[in-house]
Amino acid sequence: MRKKVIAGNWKMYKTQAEASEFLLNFLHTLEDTPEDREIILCVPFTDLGILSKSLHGSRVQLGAQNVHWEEQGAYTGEISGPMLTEIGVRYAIVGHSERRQYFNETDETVNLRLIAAQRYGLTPILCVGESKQQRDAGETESLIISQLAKGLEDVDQNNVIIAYEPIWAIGTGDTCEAIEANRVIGLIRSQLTNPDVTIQYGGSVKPNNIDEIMAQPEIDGALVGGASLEPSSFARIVNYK
Ligand SMILES: O=C[C@H](O)COP(=O)(O)O
Repeated sequence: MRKKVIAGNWKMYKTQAEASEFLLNFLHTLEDTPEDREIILCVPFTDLGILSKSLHGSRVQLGAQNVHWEEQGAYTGEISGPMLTEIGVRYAIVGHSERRQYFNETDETVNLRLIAAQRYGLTPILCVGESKQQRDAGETESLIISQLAKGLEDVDQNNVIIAYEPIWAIGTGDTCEAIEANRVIGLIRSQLTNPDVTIQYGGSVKPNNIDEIMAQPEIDGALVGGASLEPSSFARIVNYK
């Protein structure tokens, strides 16, 4: 059975004080959350230490927003797998469109990061998705197939999550129709050797659309940006019906 996974991606938001305040208002909302779902918070590097302590014993797992492919070295601004696992991090987002767009991340570096994440005991969350221009040009399917083929080369599909994030839906309020997200995620699944990989949808997921998204048969979870920053909205998403 495929795991349901709701992950918050805080991007470059929240100081340690703000992160602690979030938890104060969030953790108690999980008392009645069904056991069938996993909850992850992918937070800025500076928040990982304090959250690792505060989340100990809770059902929320910790994720980073990137991971380098080397164990250590002269890579200013990067972080390695062992540095993350040492403090209790279990997941790492890899290949988010903001990394691809602003930091020159390519399918090749994404692939290296995925392999390294697994090597050092992390479960990577691989992000794929098309821009508006690519969608309008009818390139959605070919782009995603190519991102998957290159990104997943030599990657163990028993330890990976995939997030379909159409770039035009990220942070815009312009959610991809649930039925269309389901279709693309079905296409993603058809490209995998392991049909049980958890595949999330991401892009303007909000309290008012999460139920419809999670009702789709191919969609196993959500990668949530803006709506994960506020305890009550993230709680509503995690407690989807
Ligand atoms: O990683 C999360 C996605 O980029 C979605 O962000 P958003 O929910 O703010 O649209």
